[in-house]
Amino acid sequence: ATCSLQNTNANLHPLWKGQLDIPGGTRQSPIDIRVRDSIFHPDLAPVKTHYDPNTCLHIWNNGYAFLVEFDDCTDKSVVSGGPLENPYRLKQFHFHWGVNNDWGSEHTVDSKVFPAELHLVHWNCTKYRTFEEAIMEENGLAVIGIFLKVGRHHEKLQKLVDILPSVRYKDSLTEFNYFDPSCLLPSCSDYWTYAGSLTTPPLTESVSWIIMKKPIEVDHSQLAVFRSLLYSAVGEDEKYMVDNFRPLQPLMNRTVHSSFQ
Ligand SMILES: COc1ccc(/C(C)=C/C(=O)O)cc1
Ligand SMILES: [Zn+2]
Repeated sequence: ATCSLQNTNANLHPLWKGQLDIPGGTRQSPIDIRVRDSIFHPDLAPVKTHYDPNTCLHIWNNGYAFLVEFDDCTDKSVVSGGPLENPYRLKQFHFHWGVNNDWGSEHTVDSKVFPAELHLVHWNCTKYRTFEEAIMEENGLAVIGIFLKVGRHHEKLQKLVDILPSVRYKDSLTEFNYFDPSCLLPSCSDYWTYAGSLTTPPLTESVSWIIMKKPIEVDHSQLAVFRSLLYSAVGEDEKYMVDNFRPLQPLMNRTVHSSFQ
């Protein structure tokens, strides 16, 4: 019952109107991170990313967000360390954002919401053969979440912002290469980590979440370009791609661990 109470957000994106509660879901995402309830784990190693900019393939609008996808046939772009028992390959990254700067992130920190959130999605290439298989399995995915706040212009993000008009419509795709997403990581390595799920269907409980404590800064005009994208395809009634975040889910029987005191 609490789960459905959490989801009475009338203007939910139709994508998951039907699948708000996963029957028996016990580790759903996103959550509110209550800092004082998180437990410091001194043996949590730093998260190590190694991304090869040549693995960047293209960017496309899947009708929910824009995805920057990577060649995941080798271990050239991986995340390891932190809570992860082995390396996970980078598959794609995407963002969630609001219609204005007052909201947009999926996770919150002591109920503080950010204007946007970046997700770097990786899959466990040691245990599973493909990304599609991994998303259905426990420990299948590792997603690094990074909060965005409005501030200084983000130089490196601009290359991505400049290409967004070419993926304005659902199902549009454009080549996008030589991009290293480590330029989107905050300089501080502190993070929280917890066991959760995808935040869009199939909402499977396969994600080791790594949420960076510090946000990165982007400027207002860069976020405004995100909001110029459309959920709709060419020829359909234009619906602006905004508020593409899932409502908060109950923590239930979970603990959030922190890499810092
Ligand atoms: C193959 O279908 C997929 C559906 C969703 C996703 C992700 C990565 C969802 C999310 O970011 O919450 C991946 C594959
Ligand atoms: Zn996401």
